[in-house]
Formats: sequence, structure tokens, C-alpha cells
Amino acid sequence: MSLNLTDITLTYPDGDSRLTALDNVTLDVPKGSLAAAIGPSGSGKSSLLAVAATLITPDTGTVTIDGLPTTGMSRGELTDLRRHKIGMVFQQPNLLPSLTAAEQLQVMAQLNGRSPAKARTRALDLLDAVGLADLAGRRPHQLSGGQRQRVNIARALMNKPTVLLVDEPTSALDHERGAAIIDLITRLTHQQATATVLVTHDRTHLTAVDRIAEVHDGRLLHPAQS
Ligand SMILES: Nc1ncnc2c1ncn2[C@@H]1O[C@H](COP(=O)(O)OP(=O)(O)OP(=O)(O)O)[C@@H](O)[C@H]1O
Repeated sequence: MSLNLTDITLTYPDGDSRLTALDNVTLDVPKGSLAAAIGPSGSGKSSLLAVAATLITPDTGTVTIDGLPTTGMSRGELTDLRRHKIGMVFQQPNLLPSLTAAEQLQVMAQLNGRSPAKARTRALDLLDAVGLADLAGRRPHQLSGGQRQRVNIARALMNKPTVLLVDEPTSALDHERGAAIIDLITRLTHQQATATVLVTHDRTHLTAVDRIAEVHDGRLLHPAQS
């Protein structure tokens, strides 16, 4: 299945009126495919990601994850859905300073009730997939910025999410490391069969992504095509 945003409109309070952050946005991202949402500051990219993550409820429209429409779900149901079906990668890795790379990942799976042994196996497999097999025992301060972001990406995949949402993952990295991170996210999207949305303001990295959706003033100018 996939991620489907259908006719999404989102407004925020703005003095006496309301500001339209997303204006009738429709975006379908199949499993195993990556849509890059690109646009200038304030165009609505973060709002799009927050709606897709079910962290903000839109004024109108439907978010469907893995075939499940989220409209009308209770807060508890949404928390459960996020925990099992959505992986998120933010600009800054926000790793726990006292945990090793493997432990950062294991914690995620154990919170979801997976056995420690299975969690360890998946953590080591994912660290291998992001090129950090040899650094599983390192703590965040013993890793470079790019390596920390790789741990962050592996952590988001721990619970085998349907949907992977990635917010400006290269903002703290130089060009070369940034390009490597986008390549990695593209490869993992195919390998782990996630429906991935990557938000960025920088199109220089976007040579290999499946589709580009341009966000301008809350509208998708070029809706992503298959
Ligand atoms: N909580 C809020 N309350 C009111 N207005 C908001 C709120 N969050 C965002 N906005 C406004 O909504 C619009 C879209 O913001 P959003 O953060 O989605 O843009 P963005 O494309 O992610 O920007 P950036 O690239 O700078 O992060 C902007 O005009 C912003 O000022």
C-alpha cells in the first residue's frame, strides 16, 4: 500500500483571519517510491510533512496510510498508527548521548514490544545497510555528522514503517555528504519498500529521486507522477 493525501487544505490562525498553508493538495506515494517535496521557505513543506505524519489534522481532506483513512481516528489510534506505520527523520538527529548506535535503534523496537534479541538483529542489519556495521558500538559524540544522520535514518526504519517522512536531512552536512544521504534514502526506499516523502529546499541533490513535487504558496505546482 502507500501514502495518499487527498484534497488537503490546512489553515492556521493569522490575526483576525486565517493563513492557508496547504491549498487543496493531493499527493499519492506508492510503496517503494520516493517523492521529493521542494519549494521556498514558507511554501508549506513542513506543514505537508506534519499532515502526512498525522501530527496536524487538516481542515479538509484525507490522509490514508497503508489503506487506512485516518479521518476520525482517536488520539490513541493515531499514536498507535504513527508508532507502527510511520518513520520520521528530522534535520537534527536527536540521538540519545549515552546510547551506542545499535542501542539507539534497539530502543525503538523494544518500545514496540519486540524481543531484545530480534531488536538487536534488526538493528545490526540496518546499521549494515546504512554503512555503519563497524560502528555499532559507538556513541553519538564518537560519530561524524553524516554518520549520526545515518543512525537517525536507520532508527526511523526500525519498526518497518510503511511511510518514511524526511525533513531537510542534509541541512547540517556539506554537499558531498548531503548527496550521499539522499542516495542512501533513495536506496533504502526501494530496499525497505517505504512510501517516502523527502522535504528539501535544495534541488541540487535530487538527481535520483523518483518524483519531484513542487510546493508554492501551499499548492503543488507539479503533482508527482508515477
Ligand atoms: N503554527 C503556525 N501558526 C501560524 N502560521 C504558521 C504555523 N506554522 C506555519 N505557519 C505558516 O504557514 C506557512 C507554511 O509554513 P511551513 O513551515 O509549512 O513552510 P516551509 O515550506 O516548511 O518553510 P521552511 O522551508 O522555511 O521550513 C508559512 O506562511 C508559515 O508562516
